[in-house]
Amino acid sequence: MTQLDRIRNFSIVAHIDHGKSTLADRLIQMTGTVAERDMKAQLLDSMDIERERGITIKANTVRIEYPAKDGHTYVLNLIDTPGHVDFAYEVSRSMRAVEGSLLVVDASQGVEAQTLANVYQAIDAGHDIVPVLNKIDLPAADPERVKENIEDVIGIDASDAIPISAKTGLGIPDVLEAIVKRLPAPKGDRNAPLKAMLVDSWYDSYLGVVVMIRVIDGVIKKGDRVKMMQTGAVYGIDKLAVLKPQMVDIAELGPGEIGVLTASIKQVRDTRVGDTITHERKPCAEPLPGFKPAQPVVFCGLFPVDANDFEALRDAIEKLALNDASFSYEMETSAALGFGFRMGFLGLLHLEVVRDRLEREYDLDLITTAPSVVFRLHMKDGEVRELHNPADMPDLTYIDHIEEPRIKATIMVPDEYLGDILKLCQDRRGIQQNLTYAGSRAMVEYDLPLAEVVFDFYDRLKSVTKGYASFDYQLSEYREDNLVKMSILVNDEPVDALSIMVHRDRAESRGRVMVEKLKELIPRHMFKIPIQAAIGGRVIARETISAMRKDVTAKCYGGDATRKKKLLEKQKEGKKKMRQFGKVEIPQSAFINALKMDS
Ligand SMILES: Nc1nc2c(ncn2[C@@H]2O[C@H](COP(=O)(O)OP(=O)(O)OP(=O)(O)O)[C@@H](O)[C@H]2O)c(=O)[nH]1
Repeated sequence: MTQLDRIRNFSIVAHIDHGKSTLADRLIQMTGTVAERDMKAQLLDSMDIERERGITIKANTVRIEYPAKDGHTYVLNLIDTPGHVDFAYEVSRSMRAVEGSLLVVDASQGVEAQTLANVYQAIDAGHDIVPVLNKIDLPAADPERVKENIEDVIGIDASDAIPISAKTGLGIPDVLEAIVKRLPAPKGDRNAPLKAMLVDSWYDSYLGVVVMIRVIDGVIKKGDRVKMMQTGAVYGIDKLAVLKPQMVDIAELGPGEIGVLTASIKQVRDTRVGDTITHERKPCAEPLPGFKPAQPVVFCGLFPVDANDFEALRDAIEKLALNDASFSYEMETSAALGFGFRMGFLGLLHLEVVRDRLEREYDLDLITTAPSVVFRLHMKDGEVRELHNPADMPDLTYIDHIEEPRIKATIMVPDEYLGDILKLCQDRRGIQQNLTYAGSRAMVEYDLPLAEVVFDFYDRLKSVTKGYASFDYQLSEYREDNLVKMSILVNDEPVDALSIMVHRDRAESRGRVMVEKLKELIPRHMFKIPIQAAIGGRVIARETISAMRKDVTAKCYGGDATRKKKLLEKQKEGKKKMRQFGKVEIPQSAFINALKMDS
C-alpha cells in the first residue's frame, strides 16, 4: 500500500486530436513503465475501432512510478477518459475518481468546444488543473496567444502553462514534476469502513468482467466479500491488480489507490459505473453521492438485410452487450422489415460505433432505421408515455400534448463561417442563447431540439465549416412543441421504418425532401411507383417513379452466355442490398439517406 502523500491521481482533458493519447504514451514511456520494445503507438486506445477512428471510448487507466526531483518515488495514476460528448456520464464519473487534470490544448489551434466541455467537468469535480500547451514543434504554434485564449475562454490562470511536444518528447519531464508539485495528494481514512467507487468495467475473454475501482476509505484485499450498494449484489474478490497498463497482481489497495478486481461477475450489465463498493460485513454508512445510471437518448431499429440472419444478429448483440452496458435493446417487429431490434444509445456516435462493430466483427448486413429521440406523450387521461419509435405513435385524439428533449449546444467556429452556422442552427429550430468572441473565433450557444441534431447535424456542421467548427452539447430539458408523425407510403403501402416525428411547420418541406430523395434512391421497376408523405390521412407531398423494363441482359445480343450469366449474377448481388416492400424493392441505403437534409 502506498502512503497517501506519495500518490497523485489525474486525468487528461483535451479536445479530440489535441494529443491526449500521445502525451499519455510519452508519460508511460519516460517513466519506463513499459519496455521500449513493447511500446505500441497509442497504447491506451485498445480497441481497433477506436484506433481507426482516433477516438477513445472506454475509460482506461495506467499506474506509473515516478522518481521525483525531491528524492521520493510517487505513484501516479492516470485515468484516460473518453473524449466524446456521448460518453459525458462516463467522463464525469471518472473525473470524480481523481483529484487533478492536465488540460492539454493544441498550441496551434487553441481552445475548442470539447476542451471547454471536458475542462468544466474537471472544474465541477473540484480538480486542480495544470494547463499544457502541446505541439509546440509545429511552425503554426503560438503558445502566448493560446495562453491568453485559455484565460479568456475558460477563465483559469494559464501563465505557468507548460509548453511541450508530445511528439518529440520536449517538456515531458516538466509535466511529470508538475503532476507531483501542482496537483494535490488524495485524502482518505485507512481505518474507516471500505468505500470504493466503481469507475469502469469491461469484459475480458480470459478473466470475465473486470471492474476498475478507486478506493476512498478503508482497505480492500483479495478474498474479501464485497457488496455493490446500488445493485445489492455480493461477490468474493478473486483477483486484485493494478494496471501498468497490463495487469500486475497486488495484495491490497488502500485509500487514494486505483486498481482493478475480478469476482466471478457474469456480465458488465451487473456492474454500474458510479456504484459504491463496500465490505459485506462492515459496510460504510453512506454510498457515494450522485449515482445515476446511463440513459440511452437516441433510438433506432436494426434489422438484418437478409431475414435469415436474425438469429445471428441476436447473437452478435448479446455478445456486444457483455462489453457495453450503455446500450439497450429489445426485439422489434416491423411490418416492412420483419424481425429485428430496437436499440437505444447514448448518442449518435455511440450508435455508429455499435452498428459498425456489428457489421464488421460479426459480418452482418444491417438496415438502420431513422434515429429517433425519446418523445414524451402526455395523454388526455393524465398518463405520461415514452415514445421510442415513431411507428408506435398512438392516435392523436388520445394525446393532449407532446414534449421533446432539448439540448444546450456550444459551437466554436472561425469568424468567416459564423453565418453558415447560424443559418444551420436556425434551420434546425434552434434558438440562439449567446454569442461571444475569443480572437477571431466565435463561440455560439444554441438551444436546439435533440431530434434535429441526431440525423446529420454534425456532418453538416463539418461540411459547411470545412471541418473548422467544434461542437458539444448537453441535454437540458423536455419542452412541449407542435409535433406530428409523418408516414411515408411507397406504392400506397406505409413503410413503418421510414416514419418520423416532425414539427408541424416543417412537415411539408421535410416531406417534400424525403419523397424527392426516395425517388432518386429507389430504382425504377416495371410499373409506376407513387411515393407519398402523409400526416394522418392527409398526403402532404408526392412523387412518382416512372416505369421501366428492367432487363439487364437486353444489351447482350446473341450468344455470349458467360457475359449474360455475369450480369445476372451482378444483379443478384445487388438484390442482397435490397429489401422487398409489397411489390417494390428498396435499397437498404435509402433508409438513412432519405432522412438527410442537405438539399
Ligand atoms: N506535431 C505534433 N503532432 C502531435 C503532437 N502530439 C500529438 N500529435 C499528433 O496529433 C494527432 C492527434 O493526437 P492524439 O494523441 O491521437 O490525440 P488525442 O487527443 O488523444 O485524440 P483522441 O484520442 O481522438 O481524443 C496525432 O496524429 C498525433 O501524432 C505534437 O506534440 N506535435
